[in-house]
Amino acid sequence: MDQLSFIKMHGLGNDFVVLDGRSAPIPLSIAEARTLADRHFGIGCDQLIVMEPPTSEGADLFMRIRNPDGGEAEACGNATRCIASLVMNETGRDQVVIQTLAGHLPAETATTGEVTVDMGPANLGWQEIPLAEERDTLHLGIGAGPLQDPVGVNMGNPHAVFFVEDADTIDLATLGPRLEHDPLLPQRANISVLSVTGPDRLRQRVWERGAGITLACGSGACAGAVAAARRGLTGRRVETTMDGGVLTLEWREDGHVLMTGPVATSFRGKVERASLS
Ligand SMILES: N[C@H](CCC[C@H](N)C(=O)O)C(=O)O
Repeated sequence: MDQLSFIKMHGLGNDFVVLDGRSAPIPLSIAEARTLADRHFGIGCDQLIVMEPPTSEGADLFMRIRNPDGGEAEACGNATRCIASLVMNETGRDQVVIQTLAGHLPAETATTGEVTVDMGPANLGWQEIPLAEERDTLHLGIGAGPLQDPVGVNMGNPHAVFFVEDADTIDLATLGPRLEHDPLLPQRANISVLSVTGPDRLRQRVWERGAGITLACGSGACAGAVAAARRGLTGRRVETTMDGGVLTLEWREDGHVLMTGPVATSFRGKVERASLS
């Protein structure tokens, strides 16, 4: 019987089922991918990650990212840390390069033992977010209830960042999906609510595109750090507390965003391929 080996990993509770398709491709239908990610009928995860051979020089592997709704994502910060850590453990190197649709993302072991990833440049043009029409990306002008007038940032994937007094009081389960599907956002977006809790300290919760509320969102934390700095609310280096823990972000002068945080492997297993369809 055809079995699929998998590794369950997470970054601050943002969890992943990781498949290794580097030596032999793992063709998965959208339905199979959705079943694997389903927390009732499958293994369950926020994103399904498939490791594939790199498609360009200089990368250790290509990381394919699928949300539980079956949609493919261009970036996943927490998974990039997890996969970088996996490759570092395999190779004994403390620097690797993970390729995603967002580009080549260098990663290295931080002094804290955590992993630092260069998530690439924050893209700030209205067509890069992307938006359905020209807008000032610092003030998108959309909203629902207490969430109004976000900042748009693209980290390879689209983000709309809303600033509020207290992120913990927001009904994100209701407002998140409404805003994810706002007509201004043709590729939808990850929806963040952010509060400034101290000098260069942020509290952030995220309704993820195609996934819902997660315990942490790495690319969302990058987008939040850029949005806060652009609005003059913080400097370019912040600590962001998400439900699952703390990420450190730095929006470098060259436009790239560095994200540092922990990685964990939960368990390894096998699943009967036939049971997925
Ligand atoms: N839901 C996201 C992908 C996963 C992002 C998140 N898990 C992260 O750590 O960046 C999207 O569709 O763009």
